[in-house]
Amino acid sequence: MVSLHPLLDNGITPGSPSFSGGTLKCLCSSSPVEVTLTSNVLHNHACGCTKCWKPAGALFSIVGVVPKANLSVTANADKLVIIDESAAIQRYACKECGAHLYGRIEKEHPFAGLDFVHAELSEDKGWQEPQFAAFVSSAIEQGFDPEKIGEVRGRFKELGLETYDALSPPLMDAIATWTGKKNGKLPA
Ligand SMILES: N[C@@H](CCC(=O)N[C@@H](CS)C(=O)NCC(=O)O)C(=O)O
Ligand SMILES: [Zn+2]
Ligand SMILES: [Zn+2]
Repeated sequence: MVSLHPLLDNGITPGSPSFSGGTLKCLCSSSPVEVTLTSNVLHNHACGCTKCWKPAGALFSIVGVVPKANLSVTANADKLVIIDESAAIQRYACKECGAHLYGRIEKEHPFAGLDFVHAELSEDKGWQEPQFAAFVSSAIEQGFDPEKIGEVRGRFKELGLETYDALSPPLMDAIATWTGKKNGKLPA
């Protein structure tokens, strides 16, 4: 069976609707970078793109968002570096272990104001479970055999997750609505 991510491979554990945040830590055994979130993640999903952080051996990232006001770096911020200044999402990674602690959008963008985080970096329990799989075809760009991408889609279906090659339709609709308003085609 094709392996996607440790949080998916053995079945998905549902999150808790009353969960209200926790602490993320990078993988360093000493002086880990720590990020504190004061809310649960939203739109948590699997992402197959080449840019999102994945644990060793995983084909997909698990990534969700929180309003940026709900995120603060609470320890060892000096270890964080932006991995690609030219990307829309500025991903802050630990320069020692490579884990991405959060991604922030500084430019004008439909998702500006939301930070991208990997709840698996937390030992706390209750984080929203993954809701869908995004950028599935992009796994091929990472080197995954294109002949076997059907198995990946099938495995997500088995787990109850829809697969898309961009974001989910509601998120794509939100992006298009933002763009339509910006270009004057929709009422502001
Ligand atoms: N096929 C590309 C897709 C990259 C992509 O568009 N990723 C999405 C999902 S994370 C995105 O919104 N990226 C914005 C960014 O990385 O700044 C890849 O795999 O690198
Ligand atoms: Zn680290
Ligand atoms: Zn991604």
